[in-house]
Amino acid sequence: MDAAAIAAPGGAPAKHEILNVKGLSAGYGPMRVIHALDFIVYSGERVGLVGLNGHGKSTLFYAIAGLTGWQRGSIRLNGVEVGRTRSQGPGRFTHLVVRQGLALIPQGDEIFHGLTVGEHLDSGAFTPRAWRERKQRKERVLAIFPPLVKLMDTPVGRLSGGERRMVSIGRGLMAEASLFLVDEPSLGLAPKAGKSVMAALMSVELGSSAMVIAEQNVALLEGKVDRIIGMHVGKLKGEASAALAFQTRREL
Ligand SMILES: Nc1ncnc2c1ncn2[C@@H]1O[C@H](COP(=O)(O)OP(=O)(O)OP(=O)(O)O)[C@@H](O)[C@H]1O
Repeated sequence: MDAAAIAAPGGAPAKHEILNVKGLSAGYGPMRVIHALDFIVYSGERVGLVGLNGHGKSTLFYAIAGLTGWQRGSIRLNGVEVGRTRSQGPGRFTHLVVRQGLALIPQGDEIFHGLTVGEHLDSGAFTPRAWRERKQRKERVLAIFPPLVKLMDTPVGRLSGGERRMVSIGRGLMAEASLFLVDEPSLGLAPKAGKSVMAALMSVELGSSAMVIAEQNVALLEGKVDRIIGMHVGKLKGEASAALAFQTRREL
């Protein structure tokens, strides 16, 4: 692995770049959504990505996963180039990005109503190693989402919205990944369920992996993640705060 490492003080393990995005532009058809964007995420970090509806948070995640209509610029995942210029083929290289360590937990709940909670979690352990370790991985997911313990044999169609969200996030966490991109985990949930899903994400032990959480509501992230980046009209605006969210609203 040739990912750049940063010496940590006091003998703590050095943190290294999990993701290094340089000059990334991406969009759909003639539309450019992401504009020459740079973004670095280090191992062990939980990063919040805030911005209003339609400013390109999901598109950034899709571009990293190779799922946008076109893209150009560099995306290095664990030191390996997974980006470059691509057009007319969303998804054609996504399996390579996933093999390199990406887990994308998309907006909404991509679930099959007839499958049980346990079957969904198993489906997230799709690499041979994750499959071998699926029992321990499931235990870790159930420690993060305890309400799922007694629902393992229940078809997800019978679950509440909050429980379904736990299943879709839990399935993503079953993957053998070093970068977890979580897109608006609280979207569509009642405030209490949204907060508890967010608290669960904060309790995930990242080890040397990293997590980026896209969210419209900066209050759900402030003081809980390692840093917050603002996204505005397809560009990142540096460290963000409630003040930035307010300013972004006024600019619209
Ligand atoms: N598959 C697509 N095809 C064409 N345009 C798209 C597609 N997905 C998103 N867009 C457009 O790209 C722009 C950015 O949308 P995106 O979903 O990335 O924003 P977001 O910040 O994640 O907001 P949201 O909360 O709605 O997900 C919007 O103008 C949107 O309409």
